[in-house]
Amino acid sequence: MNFFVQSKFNHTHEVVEQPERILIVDDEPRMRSSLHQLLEGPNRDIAECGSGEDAIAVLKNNDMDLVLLDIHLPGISGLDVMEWLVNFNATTRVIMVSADANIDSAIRALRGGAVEFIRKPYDLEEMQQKVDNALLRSRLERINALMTMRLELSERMHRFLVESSPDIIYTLDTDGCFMFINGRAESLLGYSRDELVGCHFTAIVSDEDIDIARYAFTERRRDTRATTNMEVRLKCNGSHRFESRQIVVVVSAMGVYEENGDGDDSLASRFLGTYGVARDITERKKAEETISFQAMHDHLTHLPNRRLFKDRLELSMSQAKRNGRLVGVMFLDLDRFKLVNDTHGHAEGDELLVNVAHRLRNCVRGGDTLARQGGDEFTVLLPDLYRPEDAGIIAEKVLDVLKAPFLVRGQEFRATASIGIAVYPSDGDSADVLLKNADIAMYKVKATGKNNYLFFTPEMNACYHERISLENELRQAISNSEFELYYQPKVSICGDRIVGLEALIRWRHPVHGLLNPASFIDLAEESGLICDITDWVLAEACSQMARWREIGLDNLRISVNVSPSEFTHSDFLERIVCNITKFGLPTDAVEIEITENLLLHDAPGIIDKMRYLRNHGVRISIDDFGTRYSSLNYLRKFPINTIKIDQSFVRDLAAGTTVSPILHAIIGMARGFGLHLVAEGVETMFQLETLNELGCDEMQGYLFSKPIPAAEVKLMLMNSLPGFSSQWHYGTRSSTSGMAVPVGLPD
Ligand SMILES: Nc1nc2c(ncn2[C@@H]2O[C@@H]3COP(=O)(O)O[C@H]4[C@@H](O)[C@H](n5cnc6c(=O)[nH]c(N)nc65)O[C@@H]4COP(=O)(O)O[C@H]3[C@H]2O)c(=O)[nH]1
Repeated sequence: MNFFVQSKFNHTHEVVEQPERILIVDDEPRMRSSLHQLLEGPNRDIAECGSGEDAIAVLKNNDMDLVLLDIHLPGISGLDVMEWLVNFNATTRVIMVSADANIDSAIRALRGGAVEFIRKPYDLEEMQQKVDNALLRSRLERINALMTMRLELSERMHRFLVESSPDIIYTLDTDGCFMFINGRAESLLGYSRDELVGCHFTAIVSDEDIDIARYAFTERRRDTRATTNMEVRLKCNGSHRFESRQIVVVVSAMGVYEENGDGDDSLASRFLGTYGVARDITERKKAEETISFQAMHDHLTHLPNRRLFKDRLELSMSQAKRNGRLVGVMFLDLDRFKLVNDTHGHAEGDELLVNVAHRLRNCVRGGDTLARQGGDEFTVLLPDLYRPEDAGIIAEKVLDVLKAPFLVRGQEFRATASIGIAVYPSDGDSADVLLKNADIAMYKVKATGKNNYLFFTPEMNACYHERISLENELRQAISNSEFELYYQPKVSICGDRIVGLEALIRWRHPVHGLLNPASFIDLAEESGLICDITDWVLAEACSQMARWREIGLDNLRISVNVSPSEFTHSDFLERIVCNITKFGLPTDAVEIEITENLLLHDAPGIIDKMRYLRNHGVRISIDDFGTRYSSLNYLRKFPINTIKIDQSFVRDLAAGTTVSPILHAIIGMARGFGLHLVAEGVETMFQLETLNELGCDEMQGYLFSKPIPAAEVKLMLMNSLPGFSSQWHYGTRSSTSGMAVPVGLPD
């Protein structure tokens, strides 16, 4: 836009007040001065010149309103000057003055563009009158030109504003057809203006929103309520760029009414159409949707989160209340997931969770809600149950669907889950209570072997609270010196002597008495207290060993159980080696026992850590071998010294039964890889003999001794040295202290 022009037209009054500029062109100085005198007046500038050339020179540089031009001039004539003026300065008016009596010159002058022709000698009054008229017309023309320019500019400016608007601007006629729409419609929707003008608005409003739009466009409201705002989706042109897209716009619609001259704008005045603006809010909508999705969903699995789950649960409960139905709430926690996270890292853990979520999703129906509560905890909402047992069927389905291994980054992972179920209304009438009770039932599953499901019962409350207080007490147990170590001998049948001892922790609980590890090790692992416990066990076992060695009991190994999660702690290896050396023990006198779990996931770094221990002389034994997914691969890859045959295989050895092929295989594998073999849980002579025949020499079990306190170990070791076999009468020896339990007799 030309702002110079704009500022000029904004000041029309200046044009009106400008002095009137007159140029007198005559070769007779007398004539010029008499005209000058005659025309002089306020707000008038009068210039003179005596030739056509001078006149053009003046006119080139000055804007004149009127030229009084003599036809006959020396050099170029008055008519030539006028021709020049017509070509180059059309706005300047000319009054031709001539002494020529010939009518032709008057005609030529008027045809050439003069506004008047005055013959010399002129009548003074007539001259003044004609000059005044010419000047008035000139001024009016200038004002008119300026007004026109102003209008044009104003229109151009409005067109510019409308067309460069980021919003769609439109008008509809009384039938709802587009009368005008700006160019933004084309860039947003892909329709040309011509396509839309004349079209009904329903052609571009999405089918779902037509009712909203129709209502807004047919409403007839005035004054402050004249504008209606609505949010609708508009259909884009189906051409390539806009294919099947919709945009969301917020549209203002204002009814336009004929103005009554009397200022009465009552509803009776005629409706002319609708004017409005539509703003594209698609991106904002998307952002809002993303934000609200994020607020209600878990970012990792994209499942509903705790908040959305609770909302839906509350809604389902109120619906169930009305129609007398049941609502099931399932609380699901992955078993030992912490181990995956700890041994492999969070990236693998996260990927496993995503895969688990994916499988769980396939177990639930459309109306059910599967949510992630956080960590490895999921919840399922079953909003419309006929019978509580139906929730059990789904729980079984969940357990079943998790059975197949998960493939995460090329490695196989196993995941099982513990599931607690609470049912509305019997197990609670608020979302919080139902969730809590489902959680309590889940804890009960954890405490009774995992990988299962249970319905909540009120009795479980006690167990749950017990567990919570147990965890608190466990935290105090080390500082209160409530832990003790018991030792169970490992016997070499051929060597006829005790070759090692397994350190087994006990908790002398101030209220519950002596607790076995089964009642607190899992809890210690889950709460992270296991680190401190292992440190204490290692230090205690090593210092005890050192004391025994001082009294000559030095041909022994001590085994300590280590939780697989310990391997994730960077200083764990140093702590082991440090404890052993601190008490002056040879490192090969210590064996650490770890369960197969550690090897299962083949976590990076585990082999290096095991090698580190081996390089320092520490022995490594795989506990409960054969119970999981024992594979030849582990034995080949991991630097293991010993495998311990799990008790379950030993228990199966009974007179009249055949030896399990798995047991054969385990013993064969150990032999093949040159590994040391220990059988645990040996209780009968039959088991001893069979294992011995199969080639297993080292054994541990109640047949020889139950785990016993250190003081009793000392006695037992003293008694068994030398000539161990002569004193060991399996199955007949009576027990004074829990040692060498006779077969078939009570402990
Ligand atoms: N029925 C039967 N059982 C026998 C027989 N011989 C030994 N046992 C029992 O079998 C378990 C053998 O230990 P484990 O497999 O390492 O299994 C251990 C081990 O995994 C864990 N544990 C024990 N002490 C510690 C510890 O200091 N740290 C860690 N992380 N875990 C420990 O707790 C588990 C259970 O320990 P305990 O209750 O002491 O139970 C011991 C032992 O008392 C037998 O002939 N018959």
